Amino acid sequence: MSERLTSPDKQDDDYGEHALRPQTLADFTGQASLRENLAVFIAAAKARQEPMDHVLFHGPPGLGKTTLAQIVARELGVGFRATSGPVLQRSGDLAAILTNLQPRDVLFVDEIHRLQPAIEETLYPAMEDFCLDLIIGEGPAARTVRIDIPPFTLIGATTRAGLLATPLRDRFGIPLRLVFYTAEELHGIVTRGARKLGFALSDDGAMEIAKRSRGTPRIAGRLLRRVRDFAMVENRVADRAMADAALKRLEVDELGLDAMDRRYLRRIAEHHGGGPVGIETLAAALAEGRDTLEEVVEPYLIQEGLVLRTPRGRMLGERGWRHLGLAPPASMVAQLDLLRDTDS
Ligand SMILES: Nc1ncnc2c1ncn2[C@@H]1O[C@H](COP(=O)(O)OP(=O)(O)OP(=O)(O)O)[C@@H](O)[C@H]1O
Ligand SMILES: [Mg+2]
Repeated sequence: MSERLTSPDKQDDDYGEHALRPQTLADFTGQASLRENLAVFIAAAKARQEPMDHVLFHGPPGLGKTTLAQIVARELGVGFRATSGPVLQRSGDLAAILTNLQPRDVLFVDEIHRLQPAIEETLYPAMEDFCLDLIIGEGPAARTVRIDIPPFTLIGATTRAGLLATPLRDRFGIPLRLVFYTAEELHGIVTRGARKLGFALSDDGAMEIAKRSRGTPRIAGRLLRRVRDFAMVENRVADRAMADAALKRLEVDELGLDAMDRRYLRRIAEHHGGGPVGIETLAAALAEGRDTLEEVVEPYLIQEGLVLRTPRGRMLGERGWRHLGLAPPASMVAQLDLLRDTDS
Protein backbone atom coordinates (compact mmCIF):
# COMPACT_ATOMS: atom_id res chain seq x y z
CA MET A 1 0.00 0.00 0.00
CA SER A 2 1.26 3.48 -0.74
CA GLU A 3 2.16 5.63 2.25
CA ARG A 4 -0.97 7.16 3.70
CA LEU A 5 -0.75 9.91 6.23
CA THR A 6 -3.56 8.40 8.24
CA SER A 7 -2.49 4.80 8.01
CA PRO A 8 -1.84 3.43 11.49
CA ASP A 9 0.96 1.31 10.01
CA LYS A 10 4.52 2.28 10.74
CA GLN A 11 6.11 4.31 7.93
CA ASP A 12 9.57 5.51 7.02
CA ASP A 13 9.23 9.02 8.39
CA ASP A 14 8.00 7.77 11.74
CA TYR A 15 11.53 7.89 13.13
CA GLY A 16 10.29 11.16 14.64
CA GLU A 17 8.15 8.98 16.90
CA HIS A 18 10.94 8.15 19.28
CA ALA A 19 11.04 11.64 20.68
CA LEU A 20 7.38 11.35 21.61
CA ARG A 21 7.42 7.84 23.01
CA PRO A 22 6.37 7.73 26.68
CA GLN A 23 9.03 6.15 28.90
CA THR A 24 7.10 5.21 32.03
CA LEU A 25 3.67 3.85 32.86
CA ALA A 26 2.77 7.13 34.54
CA ASP A 27 3.72 8.96 31.36
CA PHE A 28 1.51 6.72 29.24
CA THR A 29 -1.88 8.27 28.48
CA GLY A 30 -5.00 6.18 27.89
CA GLN A 31 -5.66 2.41 28.14
CA ALA A 32 -6.56 3.08 31.77
CA SER A 33 -7.73 -0.37 32.88
CA LEU A 34 -4.93 -2.13 31.04
CA ARG A 35 -2.45 0.21 32.71
CA GLU A 36 -3.86 -0.36 36.18
CA ASN A 37 -3.67 -4.12 35.72
CA LEU A 38 -0.12 -3.96 34.43
CA ALA A 39 0.95 -1.82 37.38
CA VAL A 40 -0.29 -4.52 39.76
CA PHE A 41 1.43 -7.36 37.91
CA ILE A 42 4.68 -5.39 37.71
CA ALA A 43 4.62 -4.56 41.42
CA ALA A 44 3.83 -8.15 42.36
CA ALA A 45 6.60 -9.60 40.20
CA LYS A 46 9.09 -7.13 41.64
CA ALA A 47 8.05 -7.90 45.20
CA ARG A 48 8.44 -11.63 44.60
CA GLN A 49 11.67 -11.12 42.66
CA GLU A 50 10.31 -13.40 40.00
CA PRO A 51 9.88 -12.88 36.28
CA MET A 52 6.51 -11.44 35.43
CA ASP A 53 4.07 -13.78 33.73
CA HIS A 54 4.06 -13.73 29.92
CA VAL A 55 2.08 -10.89 28.37
CA LEU A 56 0.27 -10.71 25.04
CA PHE A 57 -0.60 -7.26 23.72
CA HIS A 58 -3.11 -7.33 20.91
CA GLY A 59 -4.95 -4.62 19.03
CA PRO A 60 -4.78 -2.45 15.93
CA PRO A 61 -1.45 -0.95 14.76
CA GLY A 62 -0.10 2.23 16.33
CA LEU A 63 -1.91 2.02 19.69
CA GLY A 64 1.23 1.48 21.77
CA LYS A 65 2.02 -2.25 21.97
CA THR A 66 5.76 -1.85 21.39
CA THR A 67 5.85 1.21 23.62
CA LEU A 68 4.20 -0.66 26.47
CA ALA A 69 6.53 -3.64 26.12
CA GLN A 70 9.51 -1.32 26.57
CA ILE A 71 7.84 0.38 29.51
CA VAL A 72 7.18 -2.95 31.23
CA ALA A 73 10.85 -3.91 31.01
CA ARG A 74 11.92 -0.51 32.30
CA GLU A 75 9.45 -0.61 35.19
CA LEU A 76 10.53 -4.12 36.10
CA GLY A 77 14.12 -2.92 35.99
CA VAL A 78 15.20 -5.75 33.69
CA GLY A 79 16.83 -6.02 30.28
CA PHE A 80 14.80 -5.73 27.07
CA ARG A 81 15.51 -7.88 24.05
CA ALA A 82 13.39 -7.46 20.92
CA THR A 83 12.78 -9.62 17.88
CA SER A 84 9.84 -10.45 15.66
CA GLY A 85 7.95 -13.39 14.20
CA PRO A 86 9.17 -12.97 10.62
CA VAL A 87 12.78 -12.37 11.69
CA LEU A 88 13.11 -15.64 13.60
CA GLN A 89 13.76 -18.17 10.87
CA ARG A 90 15.32 -21.12 12.67
CA SER A 91 14.84 -22.63 16.11
CA GLY A 92 18.56 -22.09 16.64
CA ASP A 93 18.06 -18.32 16.36
CA LEU A 94 15.53 -18.40 19.14
CA ALA A 95 17.65 -20.76 21.25
CA ALA A 96 20.59 -18.38 20.95
CA ILE A 97 18.49 -15.46 22.16
CA LEU A 98 16.93 -17.38 25.02
CA THR A 99 20.16 -18.81 26.37
CA ASN A 100 21.71 -15.35 26.40
CA LEU A 101 19.00 -13.67 28.47
CA GLN A 102 19.65 -12.52 32.00
CA PRO A 103 17.24 -13.91 34.60
CA ARG A 104 13.88 -12.03 34.56
CA ASP A 105 14.65 -10.21 31.28
CA VAL A 106 11.87 -9.31 28.89
CA LEU A 107 11.94 -10.88 25.44
CA PHE A 108 9.67 -8.95 23.10
CA VAL A 109 8.38 -10.79 20.04
CA ASP A 110 6.57 -8.44 17.67
CA GLU A 111 4.16 -9.85 15.06
CA ILE A 112 4.06 -13.04 17.04
CA HIS A 113 1.28 -14.40 14.82
CA ARG A 114 3.89 -14.77 12.10
CA LEU A 115 6.17 -17.26 13.88
CA GLN A 116 7.20 -20.40 12.03
CA PRO A 117 5.49 -23.49 13.47
CA ALA A 118 8.86 -25.05 14.40
CA ILE A 119 9.78 -21.95 16.38
CA GLU A 120 6.45 -22.00 18.16
CA GLU A 121 7.19 -25.55 19.25
CA THR A 122 10.51 -24.40 20.66
CA LEU A 123 8.76 -21.65 22.51
CA TYR A 124 6.27 -23.85 24.38
CA PRO A 125 8.67 -25.52 26.85
CA ALA A 126 10.62 -22.27 27.08
CA MET A 127 7.53 -20.39 28.20
CA GLU A 128 6.21 -23.10 30.44
CA ASP A 129 9.23 -24.64 32.09
CA PHE A 130 12.08 -22.32 31.10
CA CYS A 131 13.87 -25.01 29.18
CA LEU A 132 14.76 -25.91 25.63
CA ASP A 133 14.68 -29.25 23.90
CA LEU A 134 17.70 -29.29 21.63
CA ILE A 135 18.31 -31.96 19.03
CA ILE A 136 21.92 -33.03 18.94
CA GLY A 137 23.33 -34.98 16.02
CA GLU A 138 21.53 -36.28 12.95
CA GLY A 139 19.74 -39.35 11.70
CA PRO A 140 19.47 -42.41 13.97
CA ALA A 141 22.13 -41.01 16.30
CA ALA A 142 20.12 -37.87 16.97
CA ARG A 143 18.94 -37.35 20.49
CA THR A 144 17.20 -34.62 22.43
CA VAL A 145 18.76 -32.86 25.35
CA ARG A 146 16.84 -30.63 27.62
CA ILE A 147 18.68 -27.53 28.83
CA ASP A 148 17.59 -24.88 31.27
CA ILE A 149 17.31 -21.25 30.29
CA PRO A 150 17.06 -18.20 32.52
CA PRO A 151 13.50 -17.56 33.68
CA PHE A 152 12.17 -14.71 31.54
CA THR A 153 9.05 -12.82 30.55
CA LEU A 154 7.85 -13.18 27.00
CA ILE A 155 5.92 -10.19 25.70
CA GLY A 156 4.18 -10.90 22.42
CA ALA A 157 2.48 -8.29 20.27
CA THR A 158 0.03 -8.86 17.47
CA THR A 159 -2.56 -7.05 15.44
CA ARG A 160 -4.25 -10.39 14.79
CA ALA A 161 -4.82 -12.35 18.00
CA GLY A 162 -7.22 -14.56 16.04
CA LEU A 163 -4.33 -15.92 13.99
CA LEU A 164 -2.40 -17.19 17.02
CA ALA A 165 -2.37 -20.93 17.52
CA THR A 166 -4.44 -21.79 20.59
CA PRO A 167 -1.59 -23.52 22.46
CA LEU A 168 0.50 -20.39 22.05
CA ARG A 169 -2.29 -18.03 23.08
CA ASP A 170 -3.02 -20.16 26.15
CA ARG A 171 0.54 -19.81 27.38
CA PHE A 172 0.18 -16.10 27.93
CA GLY A 173 -0.94 -15.58 31.51
CA ILE A 174 -1.69 -11.91 30.85
CA PRO A 175 -3.50 -11.24 27.58
CA LEU A 176 -4.22 -7.52 27.18
CA ARG A 177 -6.22 -5.86 24.46
CA LEU A 178 -5.51 -2.29 23.42
CA VAL A 179 -8.44 -0.13 22.41
CA PHE A 180 -8.73 3.03 20.34
CA TYR A 181 -8.07 6.26 22.25
CA THR A 182 -10.71 8.88 22.94
CA ALA A 183 -10.32 12.36 21.49
CA GLU A 184 -9.62 13.65 25.03
CA GLU A 185 -6.81 11.15 25.54
CA LEU A 186 -5.32 12.01 22.16
CA HIS A 187 -5.64 15.68 23.03
CA GLY A 188 -3.42 15.04 26.03
CA ILE A 189 -0.93 13.08 23.93
CA VAL A 190 -0.80 15.76 21.24
CA THR A 191 -0.39 18.56 23.79
CA ARG A 192 2.46 16.75 25.48
CA GLY A 193 3.99 16.01 22.07
CA ALA A 194 3.86 19.67 21.03
CA ARG A 195 5.58 20.62 24.26
CA LYS A 196 8.31 18.07 23.64
CA LEU A 197 8.75 19.33 20.08
CA GLY A 198 8.85 22.86 21.45
CA PHE A 199 6.17 24.42 19.30
CA ALA A 200 3.16 26.56 20.07
CA LEU A 201 -0.10 24.67 19.66
CA SER A 202 -3.32 26.09 21.01
CA ASP A 203 -5.78 23.98 22.98
CA ASP A 204 -8.34 23.90 20.18
CA GLY A 205 -5.56 23.24 17.67
CA ALA A 206 -4.60 20.15 19.69
CA MET A 207 -8.25 19.06 19.79
CA GLU A 208 -8.56 19.40 16.03
CA ILE A 209 -5.60 17.06 15.54
CA ALA A 210 -6.90 14.69 18.22
CA LYS A 211 -10.32 14.36 16.61
CA ARG A 212 -8.78 13.53 13.26
CA SER A 213 -6.29 10.88 14.39
CA ARG A 214 -8.48 7.77 14.06
CA GLY A 215 -8.14 7.02 17.76
CA THR A 216 -4.46 6.23 17.17
CA PRO A 217 -1.43 7.89 18.84
CA ARG A 218 0.86 7.03 15.94
CA ILE A 219 -1.39 9.00 13.58
CA ALA A 220 -1.74 11.81 16.11
CA GLY A 221 2.05 12.12 16.25
CA ARG A 222 2.28 12.14 12.49
CA LEU A 223 -0.42 14.79 12.02
CA LEU A 224 1.18 16.83 14.78
CA ARG A 225 4.50 16.87 12.94
CA ARG A 226 2.83 17.89 9.67
CA VAL A 227 0.82 20.68 11.31
CA ARG A 228 4.02 21.87 12.92
CA ASP A 229 5.63 22.07 9.47
CA PHE A 230 2.82 24.31 8.22
CA ALA A 231 2.93 26.44 11.37
CA MET A 232 6.69 26.88 11.06
CA VAL A 233 6.66 27.83 7.42
CA GLU A 234 3.77 30.23 7.88
CA ASN A 235 5.24 31.41 11.17
CA ARG A 236 1.93 31.17 13.04
CA VAL A 237 0.68 29.67 16.26
CA ALA A 238 -1.07 26.42 15.40
CA ASP A 239 -4.66 27.08 16.42
CA ARG A 240 -7.83 25.34 15.31
CA ALA A 241 -8.12 27.19 11.99
CA MET A 242 -4.48 26.58 11.19
CA ALA A 243 -4.69 22.86 12.06
CA ASP A 244 -7.90 22.52 10.09
CA ALA A 245 -6.40 24.17 7.01
CA ALA A 246 -3.28 22.01 7.21
CA LEU A 247 -5.25 18.80 7.61
CA LYS A 248 -7.57 19.73 4.75
CA ARG A 249 -4.57 20.23 2.52
CA LEU A 250 -3.39 16.81 3.56
CA GLU A 251 -6.84 15.46 2.60
CA VAL A 252 -7.62 14.23 6.09
CA ASP A 253 -11.33 14.87 6.65
CA GLU A 254 -13.23 15.79 9.85
CA LEU A 255 -13.36 12.15 10.97
CA GLY A 256 -9.71 11.58 10.16
CA LEU A 257 -10.53 9.55 7.07
CA ASP A 258 -8.31 9.81 4.03
CA ALA A 259 -8.81 9.08 0.35
CA MET A 260 -8.38 5.32 0.85
CA ASP A 261 -11.04 5.17 3.55
CA ARG A 262 -13.45 7.17 1.44
CA ARG A 263 -12.76 4.99 -1.59
CA TYR A 264 -13.60 1.96 0.54
CA LEU A 265 -16.85 3.49 1.80
CA ARG A 266 -17.86 4.73 -1.64
CA ARG A 267 -17.22 1.34 -3.18
CA ILE A 268 -19.74 -0.30 -0.85
CA ALA A 269 -22.27 2.48 -1.39
CA GLU A 270 -22.01 2.86 -5.12
CA HIS A 271 -21.23 -0.62 -6.39
CA HIS A 272 -22.98 -2.77 -3.84
CA GLY A 273 -25.94 -0.67 -2.75
CA GLY A 274 -24.56 -0.55 0.78
CA GLY A 275 -23.69 -4.26 0.98
CA PRO A 276 -23.35 -6.81 2.29
CA VAL A 277 -20.27 -7.44 0.20
CA GLY A 278 -17.48 -9.95 0.84
CA ILE A 279 -14.06 -8.74 1.93
CA GLU A 280 -12.35 -10.53 -0.98
CA THR A 281 -14.53 -8.71 -3.50
CA LEU A 282 -13.72 -5.38 -1.89
CA ALA A 283 -10.01 -6.12 -1.73
CA ALA A 284 -9.91 -7.02 -5.42
CA ALA A 285 -11.92 -3.97 -6.46
CA LEU A 286 -9.76 -1.61 -4.41
CA ALA A 287 -6.53 -3.37 -5.39
CA GLU A 288 -5.59 -3.74 -1.72
CA GLY A 289 -4.57 -6.80 0.24
CA ARG A 290 -7.32 -8.35 2.29
CA ASP A 291 -5.00 -8.24 5.32
CA THR A 292 -4.46 -4.52 4.89
CA LEU A 293 -8.17 -3.88 4.74
CA GLU A 294 -8.84 -6.04 7.79
CA GLU A 295 -5.93 -4.87 9.92
CA VAL A 296 -5.42 -1.28 8.92
CA VAL A 297 -8.47 0.18 7.20
CA GLU A 298 -11.49 -1.50 8.75
CA PRO A 299 -11.00 -1.53 12.54
CA TYR A 300 -11.53 2.20 12.93
CA LEU A 301 -14.36 2.37 10.39
CA ILE A 302 -16.11 -0.43 12.25
CA GLN A 303 -15.52 1.06 15.67
CA GLU A 304 -17.03 4.35 14.46
CA GLY A 305 -20.09 2.62 13.01
CA LEU A 306 -19.24 3.66 9.47
CA VAL A 307 -19.04 0.03 8.46
CA LEU A 308 -20.65 -3.08 9.89
CA ARG A 309 -19.16 -6.54 9.75
CA THR A 310 -21.95 -9.07 9.23
CA PRO A 311 -21.83 -12.82 8.55
CA ARG A 312 -22.68 -12.08 4.91
CA GLY A 313 -20.05 -9.38 4.42
CA ARG A 314 -19.43 -5.70 4.97
CA MET A 315 -22.28 -3.21 5.08
CA LEU A 316 -22.24 0.53 5.10
CA GLY A 317 -23.56 1.79 8.44
CA GLU A 318 -25.91 4.71 8.72
CA ARG A 319 -22.99 6.91 9.71
CA GLY A 320 -21.08 5.74 6.66
CA TRP A 321 -23.91 6.85 4.37
CA ARG A 322 -24.13 10.19 6.10
CA HIS A 323 -20.39 10.71 5.94
CA LEU A 324 -20.51 10.30 2.18
CA GLY A 325 -23.35 12.81 2.07
CA LEU A 326 -25.73 10.13 0.81
CA ALA A 327 -29.06 8.82 2.06
CA PRO A 328 -29.27 5.05 2.45
CA PRO A 329 -31.90 3.41 0.19
CA ALA A 330 -35.16 2.61 2.04
CA SER A 331 -34.53 -1.15 1.90
CA MET A 332 -31.15 -0.56 3.51
CA VAL A 333 -32.61 1.49 6.36
CA ALA A 334 -34.83 -1.45 7.32
CA GLN A 335 -31.85 -3.84 7.27
CA LEU A 336 -29.71 -1.49 9.35
CA ASP A 337 -32.50 -1.05 11.91
CA LEU A 338 -32.76 -4.81 12.18
CA LEU A 339 -29.01 -5.15 12.72
CA ARG A 340 -29.08 -2.50 15.38
CA ASP A 341 -31.86 -4.30 17.23
CA THR A 342 -29.97 -7.58 17.27
CA ASP A 343 -26.85 -5.73 18.34
CA SER A 344 -28.25 -4.29 21.52
N1 LIG B 1 -0.28 6.18 25.20
C1 LIG B 1 0.56 6.85 24.42
N2 LIG B 1 0.93 8.10 24.72
C2 LIG B 1 1.74 8.80 23.91
N3 LIG B 1 2.24 8.33 22.77
C3 LIG B 1 1.92 7.08 22.42
C4 LIG B 1 1.06 6.27 23.22
N4 LIG B 1 0.92 5.08 22.61
C5 LIG B 1 1.64 5.15 21.49
N5 LIG B 1 2.24 6.34 21.37
C6 LIG B 1 3.04 6.83 20.24
O1 LIG B 1 2.60 6.15 19.08
C7 LIG B 1 3.70 5.51 18.44
C8 LIG B 1 3.26 4.12 18.02
O2 LIG B 1 3.22 3.28 19.13
P1 LIG B 1 3.77 1.78 19.06
O3 LIG B 1 4.91 1.69 18.11
O4 LIG B 1 4.01 1.35 20.45
O5 LIG B 1 2.48 1.06 18.45
P2 LIG B 1 2.25 -0.48 18.16
O6 LIG B 1 0.96 -0.83 18.79
O7 LIG B 1 3.45 -1.26 18.57
O8 LIG B 1 2.09 -0.50 16.58
P3 LIG B 1 2.38 -1.74 15.55
O9 LIG B 1 1.20 -2.67 15.66
O10 LIG B 1 2.42 -1.07 14.21
O11 LIG B 1 3.67 -2.35 15.94
C9 LIG B 1 4.82 5.51 19.48
O12 LIG B 1 6.05 5.79 18.91
C10 LIG B 1 4.50 6.61 20.45
O13 LIG B 1 5.18 7.80 20.05
MG1 LIG C 1 4.84 -2.24 17.43
